[in-house]
Amino acid sequence: MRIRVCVVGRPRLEYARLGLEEYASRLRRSRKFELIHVREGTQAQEGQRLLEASEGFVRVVLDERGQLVDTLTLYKKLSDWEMAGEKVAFLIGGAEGHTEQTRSQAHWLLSLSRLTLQHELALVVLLEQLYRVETLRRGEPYHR
Ligand SMILES: C[S@@+](CC[C@H](N)C(=O)[O-])C[C@H]1O[C@@H](n2cnc3c(N)ncnc32)[C@H](O)[C@@H]1O
Repeated sequence: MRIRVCVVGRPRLEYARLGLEEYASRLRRSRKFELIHVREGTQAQEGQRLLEASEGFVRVVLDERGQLVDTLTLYKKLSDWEMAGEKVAFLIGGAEGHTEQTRSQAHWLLSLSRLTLQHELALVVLLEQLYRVETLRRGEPYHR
C-alpha cells in the first residue's frame, strides 16, 4: 500500500531530522512510502497545500482533538484500507495547527496523545508508529 506523510515545512531541529531519517529509511525498505514537505505560509495556505498534496488519498489528519487509539487499532485500520486497495495520506499541521476546513476533509482524525506536540516531534512519533505497524504486518518481533 502507498503511504504518504504530508508535513508543513522541513524539520529544523537536529533530533527531529535524525529521527525522521531513521524511520523514513526503515519504512522505504518495504513500503511505498513518501514524505511530502509543503511550503509554510498562513494557516489557510498551509491547509490548502496539505489538502492538495493528499488529493485522491484516504486522509488521516493528525490532531490532538482526534481519536486516541492503540497501535493494534492503527494496524487494523491500515490493513483494512490496504485490503480495500486504498492509498493513505497522513497530514501534520504547522505551528498553528489545522484549519476547520482541513479537519472537515479528514476520513479519520487521529490523536497521538492529548498533549500538544511540537509538529516535528509529532512527525517522528507518527513515523515510529508506522514502522511499528509495518513490523506487525511482516510478523517481526519489534512490537511488544
Ligand atoms: C504545534 S501543533 C498545533 C497546535 C495547535 N495549537 C492546534 O490546536 O492544533 C502542530 C501539529 O502537530 C501535530 N500534533 C501535535 N500534537 C499532536 C497530538 N497530540 N496528536 C496528533 N497530532 C499532533 C498536528 O498535526 C498539529 O497540527
